[in-house]
Parts: sequence; C-alpha cells; structure tokens
Amino acid sequence: METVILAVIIALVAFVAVGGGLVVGSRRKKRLPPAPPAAPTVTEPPAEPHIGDEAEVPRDEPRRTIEEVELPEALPRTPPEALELPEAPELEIPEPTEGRLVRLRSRLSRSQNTLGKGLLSLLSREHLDEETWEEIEDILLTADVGVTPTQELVERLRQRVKVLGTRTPADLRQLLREELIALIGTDSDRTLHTESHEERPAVVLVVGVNGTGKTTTTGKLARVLVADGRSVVLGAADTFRAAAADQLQTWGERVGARTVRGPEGGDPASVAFDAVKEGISEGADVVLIDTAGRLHTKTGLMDELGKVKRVIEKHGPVDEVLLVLDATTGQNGLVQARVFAEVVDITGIVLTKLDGTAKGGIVVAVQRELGVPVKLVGLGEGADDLAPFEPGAFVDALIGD
Ligand SMILES: Nc1nc2c(ncn2[C@@H]2O[C@H](COP(=O)(O)OP(=O)(O)OP(=O)(O)O)[C@@H](O)[C@H]2O)c(=O)[nH]1
Repeated sequence: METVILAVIIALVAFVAVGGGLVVGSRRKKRLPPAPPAAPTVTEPPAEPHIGDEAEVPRDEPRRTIEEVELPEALPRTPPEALELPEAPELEIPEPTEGRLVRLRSRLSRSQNTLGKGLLSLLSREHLDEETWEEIEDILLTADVGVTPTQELVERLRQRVKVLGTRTPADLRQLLREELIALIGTDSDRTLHTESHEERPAVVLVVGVNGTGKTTTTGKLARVLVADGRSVVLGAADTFRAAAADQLQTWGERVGARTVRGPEGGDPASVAFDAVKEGISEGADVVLIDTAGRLHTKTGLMDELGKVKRVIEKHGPVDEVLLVLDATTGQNGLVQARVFAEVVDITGIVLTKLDGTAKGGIVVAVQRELGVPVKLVGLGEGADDLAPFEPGAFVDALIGD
C-alpha cells in the first residue's frame, strides 16, 4: 500500500512538473520577437517603458538596440570652380595720370608740324625781314592763337631776337619755348578741385555743347580720378539723350563707379541732386555730373543748366564747373564758351580733340576769352587719352626736341 501511495505521489509530481513547463513554454513563445526582415537588417526593437516602470530600467538595457540602416551614399561634391556664378565685370586699371601729356605728345603732331616747327624754321632764317615776321604772325593766327596774343608774342620775339644777336638753333628753340610758355601762362591754378569735404564729396559739373565730347570726357575723368585713388559716383543728368546715360554707365562700370540716372526726358536737376545725395551716402570722394549737350541758342535749356547748378548747391557749393570745348571748332568754340560763362561760373576748360587739329593755339585763345585755365586736354578716343594740361610739356610737344 505504501508503495502504491509513493507511486501516486511521484506520478503527481511528474505531472505537475510537465504541465508547468508547458505553461512557461507557452508564455515564452508569446514573447518571441518577430522574425527579422531580410533587409535592411533591423535588430530587436527597444523595450518600451510602461507607465509605472522605473525610469532608469529600460534605458540602457542590452536589448535596447539601434537600427542598422545603410546611409545613402554622399553626393559627389561639385568643385567650387565648376559652379556657375554670374560673371562680375572685370574692373580696368586706368593708366596713371602723371606724365600723360608727355606720353601722348605724338598726338599733337599736327600742331607740331605747322605751329611749332613752322615758327622755328622761320625764326632760323638768316634775314628776319618784315615779310618773315608777317609769316610768323600768319602761322599763329592760323593756329587759332587769337589776334591780341599773336601781336603780343610777335612783339616779344622781335625784341628778344634783336638782343640775342647770333641765333643758334638751340638759342631760338629755348627763346620760343620760354615765350610760348609765358603766353599760355604758368601762374594759373590748373589743379582739379576734387578734394572731398568733411561730410560730402567734391562735385564736378561738366557742361558744353553736344558732340564736343562731354560724356566721353566725364567717363575719362572718372578714370583719371580712379587712377589717382579716388572713389567716384557719376550723375547722368543728360536726360535728353538716353544713350548718353548708357554711355556714361558703361564708362563707370569699367572702373567700378556707380551711375545715378533718371528717366529719359526727366528733370536733369533732380538726377544731379540724387547723384550728389548718393555720393554723400556712399562716402564717395567725387561726384561727376554730365549734363545735356545743349545749343546755346536755346535759352530755356541754358536756364535749365543754371537750375541744375542751383539745385546741386542745396548740398553745398559745386567745386568745379568744367566747360568742354572741341578744339577743332575754332572761333565757334569761343562763342560757345562766352555763352556758357554767362550762365554758370566756369572754373576750368577741357579742350578735346586736340589730336585732330593743327590749331593747338586755341589753348591760348580760350583762356584769354574766359580768363579761366585749360585744365585737361583730350588727345584721342582711347579711354586714357585725357591728360592734365601742363604748359611746359605742351610747348615741348609743339616745338619738338
Ligand atoms: N579724336 C578725339 N575724339 C574725341 C575726343 N573726345 C571725345 N571724342 C569723340 O567725340 C565724339 C562725341 O563725344 P561725346 O562724349 O558723345 O559727346 P557729347 O558732348 O557728350 O555729346 P552729347 O551726348 O550729344 O551731348 C565721340 O565719338 C568721342 O569718341 C578726343 O579728345 N579726341
């Protein structure tokens, strides 16, 4: 009986053991992770914390895993030089202004051949009779020196030649050089007043009749100033002709100068005013204002020029008013000069196209007419063919070495 009871107990224990294992086994089965997908390889998801769990418990459990995913391949980098950027306009470096007249002296060859060399050969004649002096006078008049200056020069030469006695070519050259320089004048102030003021830039107004080379001169002058290390703003107050503003803007862009312009046919005084305003806010050194080329017979337009000047002067006085004259127009140029001088106070003359004329004597005549010095001369169409005027270098170019 005892054996039977023992056997029953053993059987019971064995049954309980097997049954519990099944329960545990079935529970474990329920907890098995889902079958991992083929790709990408994903390891077991992290155990989610449940409400009431200790905060730190699941955080760094070994079961907490990361997904191993392949990162997309890095895109090939475009080298910076291959990137297409809008092209910045290449700035030009203007030629230095010093010695420009000497460099460009060959451009005065037409005046040299008639005026300079002509005078020297006549003065070298063995007998300086009345006829020769008349020929000398004719040469000076033809070269547009003007009547009074011609008479003065001939008188001076007569006296000095008499005193000289023997006349070597070197003596004559020296004598003529001195007298021509004296006639042109060395005591006038030929500097361009382009020094900026404490709170505003210097302002230069460029005036003159159409076609004399005003816009070209304004552009070339910007280069002269940039070459001398100044910053420039351009004012396209020639609203009469749209192409003039484009032309000026192109000149400016070449040397990095901003151009202020207005609508075609707009008020030139307002463009000029805005240009100076822009110059002040940019802290520029100089503002150059190109005005419309207007015929002096059009009284209204001339009045307008006076208005441009008055309006600019609301910002402060204008430092330079440059009158551009075409050297090839001779006496006509002098008439223009007179009319412009009545409207605005001209402070300097720019004689353009001296390369295309034998009438270099106009330098003397125009200064006499206005009582204002020639400050710049145009010696060609090239961008750097505008030179500060120096009497000595000019006369040397006229009479040759
Ligand atoms: N040979 C020569 N040509 C020049 C010189 N200065 C200007 N020119 C030329 O003269 C022509 C007229 O020049 P512009 O600057 O357009 O004249 P502008 O006075 O502004 O004329 P508008 O705009 O009509 O008022 C252009 O073909 C210039 O290249 C110079 O010193 N020598």
